[in-house]
Amino acid sequence: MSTAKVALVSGAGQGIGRGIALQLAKDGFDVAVADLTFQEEKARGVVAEIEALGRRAIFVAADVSKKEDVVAAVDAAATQLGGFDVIVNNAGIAQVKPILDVTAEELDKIFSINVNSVVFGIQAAADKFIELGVKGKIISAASIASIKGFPILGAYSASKFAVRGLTQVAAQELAPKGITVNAYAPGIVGTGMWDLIDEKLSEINGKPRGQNLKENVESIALGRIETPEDVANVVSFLASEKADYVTGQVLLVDGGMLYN
Ligand SMILES: NC(=O)C1=CN([C@@H]2O[C@H](COP(=O)(O)OP(=O)(O)OC[C@H]3O[C@@H](n4cnc5c(N)ncnc54)[C@H](O)[C@@H]3O)[C@@H](O)[C@H]2O)C=CC1
Ligand SMILES: CC(=O)C(C)=O
Repeated sequence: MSTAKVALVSGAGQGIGRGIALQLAKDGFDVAVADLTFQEEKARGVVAEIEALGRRAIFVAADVSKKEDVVAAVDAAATQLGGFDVIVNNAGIAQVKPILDVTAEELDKIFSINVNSVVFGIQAAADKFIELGVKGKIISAASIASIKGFPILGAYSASKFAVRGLTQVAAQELAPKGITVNAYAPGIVGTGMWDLIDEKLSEINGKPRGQNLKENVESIALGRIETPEDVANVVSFLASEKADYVTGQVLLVDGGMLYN
Protein backbone atom coordinates (compact mmCIF):
# COMPACT_ATOMS: atom_id res chain seq x y z
CA MET A 1 0.00 0.00 0.00
CA SER A 2 1.33 3.42 -1.03
CA THR A 3 1.73 6.08 1.68
CA ALA A 4 1.18 8.91 -0.83
CA LYS A 5 -1.73 11.27 -0.36
CA VAL A 6 -4.64 10.81 -2.77
CA ALA A 7 -6.44 13.51 -4.75
CA LEU A 8 -9.44 13.35 -7.09
CA VAL A 9 -9.67 15.98 -9.84
CA SER A 10 -12.88 16.27 -11.89
CA GLY A 11 -12.81 17.42 -15.50
CA ALA A 12 -9.19 16.28 -15.57
CA GLY A 13 -9.17 14.93 -19.14
CA GLN A 14 -8.14 18.32 -20.54
CA GLY A 15 -7.52 21.98 -19.82
CA ILE A 16 -7.16 23.27 -16.28
CA GLY A 17 -8.13 19.91 -14.72
CA ARG A 18 -5.35 18.12 -16.59
CA GLY A 19 -2.87 20.80 -15.44
CA ILE A 20 -3.99 20.40 -11.83
CA ALA A 21 -3.82 16.59 -11.96
CA LEU A 22 -0.24 16.70 -13.31
CA GLN A 23 0.87 19.32 -10.77
CA LEU A 24 -0.59 17.36 -7.85
CA ALA A 25 1.24 14.27 -9.13
CA LYS A 26 4.47 16.30 -9.18
CA ASP A 27 3.65 17.30 -5.59
CA GLY A 28 3.55 13.60 -4.64
CA PHE A 29 -0.16 12.81 -4.82
CA ASP A 30 -1.63 9.70 -6.38
CA VAL A 31 -4.49 10.99 -8.53
CA ALA A 32 -7.96 9.89 -9.63
CA VAL A 33 -8.60 11.49 -13.02
CA ALA A 34 -12.39 11.92 -13.29
CA ASP A 35 -14.22 12.97 -16.43
CA LEU A 36 -17.18 12.14 -18.66
CA THR A 37 -17.12 8.79 -20.47
CA PHE A 38 -16.60 10.44 -23.87
CA GLN A 39 -13.34 11.90 -22.54
CA GLU A 40 -11.96 8.49 -21.53
CA GLU A 41 -9.18 8.37 -24.13
CA LYS A 42 -7.87 11.81 -23.20
CA ALA A 43 -8.22 11.05 -19.49
CA ARG A 44 -6.31 7.79 -19.85
CA GLY A 45 -3.59 9.86 -21.53
CA VAL A 46 -3.43 12.00 -18.39
CA VAL A 47 -3.26 8.81 -16.28
CA ALA A 48 -0.26 7.70 -18.38
CA GLU A 49 1.42 11.11 -17.93
CA ILE A 50 1.00 10.81 -14.15
CA GLU A 51 2.38 7.27 -14.13
CA ALA A 52 5.38 8.54 -16.13
CA LEU A 53 5.98 10.94 -13.21
CA GLY A 54 6.26 7.91 -10.92
CA ARG A 55 2.87 8.25 -9.24
CA ARG A 56 -0.21 6.06 -9.33
CA ALA A 57 -3.35 7.17 -11.17
CA ILE A 58 -6.75 5.83 -12.20
CA PHE A 59 -9.42 7.01 -14.62
CA VAL A 60 -12.91 7.31 -13.14
CA ALA A 61 -15.88 7.91 -15.42
CA ALA A 62 -18.19 10.36 -13.65
CA ASP A 63 -20.84 12.88 -14.59
CA VAL A 64 -20.42 15.32 -11.71
CA SER A 65 -23.99 16.57 -12.06
CA LYS A 66 -25.08 13.17 -10.67
CA LYS A 67 -24.56 12.66 -6.95
CA GLU A 68 -24.24 8.87 -7.29
CA ASP A 69 -21.39 9.30 -9.80
CA VAL A 70 -19.50 11.67 -7.51
CA VAL A 71 -19.89 9.37 -4.49
CA ALA A 72 -18.79 6.36 -6.57
CA ALA A 73 -15.77 8.29 -7.90
CA VAL A 74 -14.64 9.22 -4.39
CA ASP A 75 -15.13 5.59 -3.26
CA ALA A 76 -13.13 4.32 -6.25
CA ALA A 77 -10.28 6.74 -5.52
CA ALA A 78 -10.15 5.78 -1.84
CA THR A 79 -10.38 2.04 -2.48
CA GLN A 80 -8.06 1.76 -5.48
CA LEU A 81 -5.47 4.36 -4.41
CA GLY A 82 -5.60 3.59 -0.68
CA GLY A 83 -6.77 6.83 0.93
CA PHE A 84 -8.46 10.15 0.28
CA ASP A 85 -7.06 13.58 1.10
CA VAL A 86 -8.08 16.19 -1.49
CA ILE A 87 -10.97 16.74 -3.91
CA VAL A 88 -10.74 19.32 -6.69
CA ASN A 89 -14.23 20.12 -7.99
CA ASN A 90 -12.91 21.46 -11.29
CA ALA A 91 -15.37 20.29 -13.96
CA GLY A 92 -17.55 23.01 -15.40
CA ILE A 93 -19.14 24.38 -18.55
CA ALA A 94 -19.65 27.85 -19.99
CA GLN A 95 -22.71 29.29 -21.72
CA VAL A 96 -22.40 32.40 -23.85
CA LYS A 97 -25.80 34.12 -24.18
CA PRO A 98 -27.40 37.47 -23.41
CA ILE A 99 -29.45 37.13 -20.22
CA LEU A 100 -32.72 37.79 -22.11
CA ASP A 101 -32.16 34.68 -24.24
CA VAL A 102 -31.23 32.16 -21.54
CA THR A 103 -33.75 29.30 -21.39
CA ALA A 104 -34.96 27.37 -18.34
CA GLU A 105 -33.28 24.24 -19.70
CA GLU A 106 -29.95 26.05 -20.08
CA LEU A 107 -30.19 27.37 -16.52
CA ASP A 108 -30.91 23.87 -15.18
CA LYS A 109 -27.98 22.48 -17.15
CA ILE A 110 -25.37 24.99 -16.06
CA PHE A 111 -26.45 24.92 -12.44
CA SER A 112 -26.48 21.12 -12.34
CA ILE A 113 -22.93 20.92 -13.77
CA ASN A 114 -21.30 23.97 -12.15
CA VAL A 115 -23.13 24.19 -8.80
CA ASN A 116 -24.87 20.92 -7.87
CA SER A 117 -21.57 19.17 -8.66
CA VAL A 118 -19.77 21.28 -6.08
CA VAL A 119 -22.38 20.44 -3.42
CA PHE A 120 -22.03 16.74 -4.28
CA GLY A 121 -18.23 16.99 -4.23
CA ILE A 122 -18.28 18.68 -0.82
CA GLN A 123 -20.68 16.05 0.55
CA ALA A 124 -18.90 13.00 -0.87
CA ALA A 125 -15.43 14.21 0.12
CA ALA A 126 -16.44 15.30 3.63
CA ASP A 127 -18.17 11.94 4.27
CA LYS A 128 -15.00 10.11 3.15
CA PHE A 129 -12.68 12.34 5.19
CA ILE A 130 -14.81 11.76 8.30
CA GLU A 131 -14.94 7.98 7.66
CA LEU A 132 -11.14 7.84 7.27
CA GLY A 133 -10.37 10.37 10.04
CA VAL A 134 -8.60 12.65 7.54
CA LYS A 135 -8.37 16.45 7.84
CA GLY A 136 -8.94 16.79 4.12
CA LYS A 137 -9.05 19.66 1.69
CA ILE A 138 -11.91 20.60 -0.66
CA ILE A 139 -11.00 22.90 -3.55
CA SER A 140 -13.44 24.10 -6.23
CA ALA A 141 -13.29 26.02 -9.51
CA ALA A 142 -14.66 29.54 -9.20
CA SER A 143 -13.68 32.27 -11.70
CA ILE A 144 -13.20 36.01 -11.99
CA ALA A 145 -16.91 35.67 -12.88
CA SER A 146 -17.55 34.64 -9.24
CA ILE A 147 -16.46 38.12 -8.11
CA LYS A 148 -17.82 40.30 -10.95
CA GLY A 149 -20.70 39.52 -13.30
CA PHE A 150 -19.57 39.33 -16.94
CA PRO A 151 -22.01 40.39 -19.70
CA ILE A 152 -23.12 37.55 -22.02
CA LEU A 153 -21.90 35.10 -19.36
CA GLY A 154 -24.89 35.73 -17.06
CA ALA A 155 -25.88 32.17 -16.16
CA TYR A 156 -22.20 31.22 -15.92
CA SER A 157 -21.45 34.17 -13.63
CA ALA A 158 -24.42 33.26 -11.43
CA SER A 159 -23.19 29.67 -11.17
CA LYS A 160 -19.70 30.82 -10.14
CA PHE A 161 -21.10 33.30 -7.57
CA ALA A 162 -22.87 30.23 -6.14
CA VAL A 163 -19.56 28.35 -5.92
CA ARG A 164 -18.16 31.26 -3.88
CA GLY A 165 -21.16 31.16 -1.53
CA LEU A 166 -20.93 27.40 -1.10
CA THR A 167 -17.20 27.67 -0.37
CA GLN A 168 -17.80 30.18 2.42
CA VAL A 169 -20.64 28.13 3.96
CA ALA A 170 -18.91 24.73 3.76
CA ALA A 171 -15.70 26.19 5.21
CA GLN A 172 -17.58 27.30 8.32
CA GLU A 173 -19.64 24.12 8.67
CA LEU A 174 -16.70 21.74 8.17
CA ALA A 175 -14.05 23.64 10.14
CA PRO A 176 -14.90 21.72 13.37
CA LYS A 177 -13.91 18.51 11.51
CA GLY A 178 -10.57 20.03 10.46
CA ILE A 179 -11.64 20.11 6.81
CA THR A 180 -10.72 23.20 4.78
CA VAL A 181 -12.76 24.46 1.82
CA ASN A 182 -11.37 26.92 -0.72
CA ALA A 183 -11.71 27.86 -4.38
CA TYR A 184 -9.51 29.21 -7.17
CA ALA A 185 -10.63 32.01 -9.45
CA PRO A 186 -8.81 32.00 -12.80
CA GLY A 187 -9.11 34.78 -15.37
CA ILE A 188 -8.72 34.07 -19.10
CA VAL A 189 -7.17 30.63 -19.50
CA GLY A 190 -6.28 29.27 -22.95
CA THR A 191 -8.39 26.09 -22.96
CA GLY A 192 -11.28 24.60 -24.90
CA MET A 193 -13.63 26.71 -22.77
CA TRP A 194 -12.23 29.98 -24.12
CA ASP A 195 -12.24 28.59 -27.69
CA LEU A 196 -15.99 28.18 -27.21
CA ILE A 197 -16.48 31.58 -25.58
CA ASP A 198 -14.55 33.32 -28.37
CA GLU A 199 -16.51 31.48 -31.08
CA LYS A 200 -19.92 32.27 -29.52
CA LEU A 201 -19.01 35.92 -28.80
CA SER A 202 -18.03 36.27 -32.48
CA GLU A 203 -21.46 35.01 -33.51
CA ILE A 204 -23.11 37.54 -31.19
CA ASN A 205 -20.99 40.68 -31.77
CA GLY A 206 -19.66 40.00 -35.28
CA LYS A 207 -15.99 40.42 -34.36
CA PRO A 208 -13.62 38.06 -36.19
CA ARG A 209 -12.67 34.79 -34.49
CA GLY A 210 -9.87 35.40 -32.00
CA GLN A 211 -10.64 39.12 -31.59
CA ASN A 212 -12.70 38.79 -28.37
CA LEU A 213 -10.00 36.63 -26.80
CA LYS A 214 -7.31 39.12 -27.89
CA GLU A 215 -9.19 42.08 -26.37
CA ASN A 216 -9.74 40.24 -23.09
CA VAL A 217 -6.07 39.25 -22.89
CA GLU A 218 -5.08 42.88 -23.51
CA SER A 219 -6.91 43.79 -20.28
CA ILE A 220 -4.63 41.53 -18.20
CA ALA A 221 -2.01 43.53 -16.26
CA LEU A 222 0.67 40.86 -16.70
CA GLY A 223 0.06 41.02 -20.44
CA ARG A 224 -0.33 37.38 -21.40
CA ILE A 225 -3.00 34.71 -21.49
CA GLU A 226 -3.21 32.43 -18.43
CA THR A 227 -2.09 28.80 -18.69
CA PRO A 228 -3.47 25.75 -16.87
CA GLU A 229 -0.09 25.62 -15.07
CA ASP A 230 -0.67 29.13 -13.65
CA VAL A 231 -3.89 27.84 -12.10
CA ALA A 232 -2.37 24.52 -11.02
CA ASN A 233 0.36 26.30 -9.04
CA VAL A 234 -2.29 27.97 -6.88
CA VAL A 235 -4.21 24.70 -6.43
CA SER A 236 -0.91 23.07 -5.48
CA PHE A 237 -0.65 25.57 -2.61
CA LEU A 238 -4.29 25.13 -1.55
CA ALA A 239 -3.83 21.33 -1.51
CA SER A 240 -0.66 21.54 0.57
CA GLU A 241 0.01 21.78 4.29
CA LYS A 242 1.12 25.37 3.64
CA ALA A 243 -2.60 26.21 3.28
CA ASP A 244 -3.66 24.52 6.53
CA TYR A 245 -4.75 27.88 8.01
CA VAL A 246 -6.60 29.06 4.86
CA THR A 247 -10.32 28.32 4.59
CA GLY A 248 -13.41 29.84 3.00
CA GLN A 249 -11.31 31.77 0.47
CA VAL A 250 -11.65 32.30 -3.25
CA LEU A 251 -8.11 32.92 -4.48
CA LEU A 252 -7.85 35.06 -7.62
CA VAL A 253 -5.24 33.82 -10.10
CA ASP A 254 -5.89 36.11 -13.07
CA GLY A 255 -2.63 37.91 -13.91
CA GLY A 256 -4.14 41.18 -12.67
CA MET A 257 -7.73 41.63 -13.82
CA LEU A 258 -9.65 42.06 -10.57
CA TYR A 259 -8.32 43.38 -7.27
CA ASN A 260 -9.57 42.71 -3.74
N1 LIG B 1 -10.87 28.61 -19.18
C1 LIG B 1 -11.05 29.69 -18.43
O1 LIG B 1 -10.73 30.82 -18.85
C2 LIG B 1 -11.62 29.58 -17.06
C3 LIG B 1 -12.13 28.41 -16.56
N2 LIG B 1 -12.65 28.39 -15.28
C4 LIG B 1 -13.22 27.16 -14.72
O2 LIG B 1 -12.21 26.15 -14.66
C5 LIG B 1 -12.81 24.86 -14.82
C6 LIG B 1 -12.12 24.10 -15.92
O3 LIG B 1 -12.25 24.85 -17.13
P1 LIG B 1 -11.42 24.55 -18.48
O4 LIG B 1 -10.36 23.57 -18.23
O5 LIG B 1 -11.10 25.85 -19.06
O6 LIG B 1 -12.59 23.89 -19.35
P2 LIG B 1 -12.56 22.77 -20.48
O7 LIG B 1 -13.85 22.91 -21.20
O8 LIG B 1 -11.28 22.82 -21.25
O9 LIG B 1 -12.55 21.41 -19.63
C7 LIG B 1 -13.64 21.07 -18.81
C8 LIG B 1 -13.57 19.60 -18.48
O10 LIG B 1 -14.70 19.31 -17.65
C9 LIG B 1 -15.32 18.14 -18.16
N3 LIG B 1 -16.76 18.13 -17.83
C10 LIG B 1 -17.73 18.93 -18.35
N4 LIG B 1 -18.92 18.58 -17.85
C11 LIG B 1 -18.70 17.55 -17.00
C12 LIG B 1 -19.54 16.74 -16.19
N5 LIG B 1 -20.87 16.92 -16.16
N6 LIG B 1 -18.98 15.76 -15.45
C13 LIG B 1 -17.64 15.56 -15.48
N7 LIG B 1 -16.79 16.30 -16.21
C14 LIG B 1 -17.33 17.27 -16.98
C15 LIG B 1 -15.08 18.17 -19.66
O11 LIG B 1 -15.23 16.89 -20.25
C16 LIG B 1 -13.65 18.69 -19.71
O12 LIG B 1 -12.70 17.66 -19.62
C17 LIG B 1 -14.30 25.12 -15.09
O13 LIG B 1 -15.03 24.96 -13.88
C18 LIG B 1 -14.33 26.57 -15.54
O14 LIG B 1 -15.56 27.17 -15.29
C19 LIG B 1 -12.68 29.50 -14.50
C20 LIG B 1 -12.20 30.67 -14.95
C21 LIG B 1 -11.62 30.82 -16.26
C1 LIG C 1 -14.34 31.30 -18.47
C2 LIG C 1 -14.38 32.33 -17.43
O1 LIG C 1 -14.55 32.03 -16.28
C3 LIG C 1 -14.20 33.64 -17.82
C4 LIG C 1 -14.65 34.70 -16.96
O2 LIG C 1 -13.70 33.89 -18.86
